[in-house]
Amino acid sequence: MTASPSIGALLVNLGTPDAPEPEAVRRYLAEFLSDRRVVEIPPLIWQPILRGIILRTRPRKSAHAYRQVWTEAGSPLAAITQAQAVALQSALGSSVRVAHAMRYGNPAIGPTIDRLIADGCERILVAPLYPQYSGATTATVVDAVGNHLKSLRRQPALRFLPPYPDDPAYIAALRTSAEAALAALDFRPDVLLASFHGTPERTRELGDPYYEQCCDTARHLSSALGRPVEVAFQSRFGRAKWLEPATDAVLAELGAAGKSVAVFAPGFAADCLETLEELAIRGKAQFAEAGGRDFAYLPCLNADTPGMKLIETMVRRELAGWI
Ligand SMILES: C=CC1=C(C)c2cc3[nH]c(cc4nc(cc5[nH]c(cc1n2)c(C)c5CCC(=O)O)C(CCC(=O)O)=C4C)c(C)c3C=C
Ligand SMILES: [Fe+2]
Ligand SMILES: [Fe+2]
Repeated sequence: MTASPSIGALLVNLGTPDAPEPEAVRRYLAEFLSDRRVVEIPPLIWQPILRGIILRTRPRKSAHAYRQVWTEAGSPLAAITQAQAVALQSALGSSVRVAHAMRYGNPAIGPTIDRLIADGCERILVAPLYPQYSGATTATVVDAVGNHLKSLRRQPALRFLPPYPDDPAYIAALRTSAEAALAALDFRPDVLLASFHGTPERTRELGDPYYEQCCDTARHLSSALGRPVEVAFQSRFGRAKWLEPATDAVLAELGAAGKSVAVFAPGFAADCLETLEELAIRGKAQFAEAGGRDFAYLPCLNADTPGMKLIETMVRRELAGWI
């Protein structure tokens, strides 16, 4: 019998509904949009808007969008994150127990940490799979882990994977993946468009480094690819001003100008609703409606070879001294 490993590695992504149905989407959005790091409006003002308007209208619309990308293995984000954990486990072997969790929805962070501890893990590396730091993503993972550890009498030792916007291993993975996808196209795109998830402009003004880190990633990738990479921000939510330029507006402009485009989403470790529906389906339609012809969506790193090499490299680096 082999002893259980005392080291755990926990991959974390944002989360997704359990089913592409309004009720499941409602549960997921209620948890996600009640996080004060995600919506920074005082709860006394925000909760009535969330409960009275958003959770009555958005779940049906979002469920429709989720249905267009749902797979036999479930939500793409859930299926890909699980595949990343399985691939990492086989790369690291039995010295590390690998698990995955979602910040919102299932599998939740707390019970997954409990399971790692029950399996003998006394040291856990938590890896939020967000290349660029934002309070709305990276920090909420740390909050959730900390909140769960508050309930434990005997806590494991913890490490966190830092954000990796300009990590040479990340840039190399993006380059390899983009070059392979571009080589398979039957046209040479005039424009490479890196679309990052947006955040309210105010979070940048308050000191969130997300915007600068997105631009930094694009700059490094541009020099690795030897050609310009344009930056845009997608998924605007609510009425406040968000980071600009907006991806949908840029795609419409490019379509109207007769440019061909390859759009990709380097800020997402896994394809999800925001990439597969918002970019590959809706973005393509917006581009075509504006008069554009040649459009390609290039997939995220996912559990493919360059993406897994990146995750393994970063996880091994952070585990140094533990394994
Ligand atoms: C205030 C609203 C939102 C902020 C701020 C925000 C930041 C943010 N989100 C991601 C990554 C993902 N977001 C996803 C879905 C999603 N995001 C919001 C809102 C905000 N995101 C909503 C309402 C939704 C749900 C879908 C919808 O109803 O439109 C996802 C995909 C989830 C999936 O199930 O596939 C990801 C991933 C980042 C990286 C980020 C800030 C940097
Ligand atoms: Fe989001
Ligand atoms: Fe979206």
